Parts: sequence; structure tokens; C-alpha cells
Amino acid sequence: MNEIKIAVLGSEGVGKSALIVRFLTKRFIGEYASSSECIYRKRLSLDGRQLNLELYDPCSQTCEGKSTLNDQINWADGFIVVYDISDHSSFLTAKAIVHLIRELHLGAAKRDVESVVFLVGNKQDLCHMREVRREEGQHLAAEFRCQFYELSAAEHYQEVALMFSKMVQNASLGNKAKERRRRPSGSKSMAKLINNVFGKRRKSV
Ligand SMILES: Nc1nc2c(ncn2[C@@H]2O[C@H](COP(=O)(O)OP(=O)(O)OP(=O)(O)O)[C@@H](O)[C@H]2O)c(=O)[nH]1
Repeated sequence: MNEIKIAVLGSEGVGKSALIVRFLTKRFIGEYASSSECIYRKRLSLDGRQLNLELYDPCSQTCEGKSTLNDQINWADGFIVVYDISDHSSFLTAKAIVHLIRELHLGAAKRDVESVVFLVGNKQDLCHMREVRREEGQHLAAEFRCQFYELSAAEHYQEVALMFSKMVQNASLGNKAKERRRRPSGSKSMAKLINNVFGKRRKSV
């Protein structure tokens, strides 16, 4: 069965957990425990194929056994980089993360990387407190050639679901291409990377 690993990254409080929980349960829950990182798991059917989806929700605070951003980027097949439209500093963090993803994936086929990095401006319902213009988000996405979304975990279930579905679809295609390119000798180091993050707590929804 295919495994798709998506990392949802961004600075503290931008709504990473809210977006994941909204996608998995359709509900918006106001507060989430953020003292540990976790992987949410879900089985999906895509074009008649069964997929095991893993969604990684990092811990923004200092917590035991915390993985590094580099580990997280190496582990994932796809990236949802989130900022809060009402917090400009979170936009700068998102920019740094997207930059790092591109640096670490320089060896990969360009098209693969482009389709599996999404830049997401969350909390669109707080547009009266907006600190990041929509155009700034679009501009950054264009600069790093990633897809751009502006939405609200609190108010836009359909958009959130569409965004995750698109990512799963793209990451699944990227995965197939990766499998084709992977040489037998490469599988050992990939297994090592996966083992590095398998110590994490897992959650099923
Ligand atoms: N108004 C509004 N609030 C949101 C939205 N998404 C999340 N929040 C709120 O933002 C706060 C942080 O949300 P979390 O989902 O915990 O953010 P996080 O990025 O996972 O935070 P850490 O785990 O600390 O890194 C919570 O109070 C949420 O209720 C949204 O779309 N609109």
C-alpha cells in the first residue's frame, strides 16, 4: 500500500493543528495541546488506490525528542507551509521554511518539488487584522514556484479539504516518480531516515 507523508510546517500558533483537525474531522476546535509533536494517520482511497496518509504536526515549543526542521523536510513527500495573515513574523518564518525546502530538494526534479510545496495563508477570517497582503503571499509563492492558498481553518472547510486533497494527489504522483528514480542502494538510507522519525507519537483520527 502507498504511504504519503505530509509535513504541515510554520511558526507557533498559525493554525497547523487546526487545519489538520479540520481536514480529518471536518470540525474546527478552538484549542489544541501543542506540547508534543505527533503524526496523524488516515487511510484514503485515491483513484481506486488505497493510501496510508501520515500528517506530521510539529511541536513549536521545546519538547522531548523534538526532530529538526531538516529531519522533517527529509521525511516528507509533501509540505504545507502555513503562516497567519494577521501575523507578519509568521510570514517571514514561512518564507525561511520554503527557502530551506527548496535548498534541500535542489537535487530533485524541479516539477516534483513545485507541485508538493504549498504556501498557505491561514486565518483569512481575521482580514480586519491583516498584516500580510494576499499579493505578498502570491508573490512569495511565485518566487519559490509553489502553490498558494489563502483560507480559514475556522470558516472554510471546503477549501481546507480541497487543499489537502490536492496535496495528497500531487505527493502521490511525486512518490511514483521517486520510486521509479530510486536505485536499490538508495533504499537503505531512506529506511534510516524513516526510522529516525518513527519514534514519534502517532495519532489515528
Ligand atoms: N480566527 C482564527 N483562528 C484560528 C484559525 N486557525 C487556528 N486558529 C486559532 O489559532 C490558535 C492556534 O491554533 P493551532 O492550530 O494550535 O496552531 P498551531 O500552528 O498548531 O500552533 P502550535 O502547535 O503552537 O505550533 C488557536 O487558538 C486556534 O483556535 C483560523 O482560521 N481563524
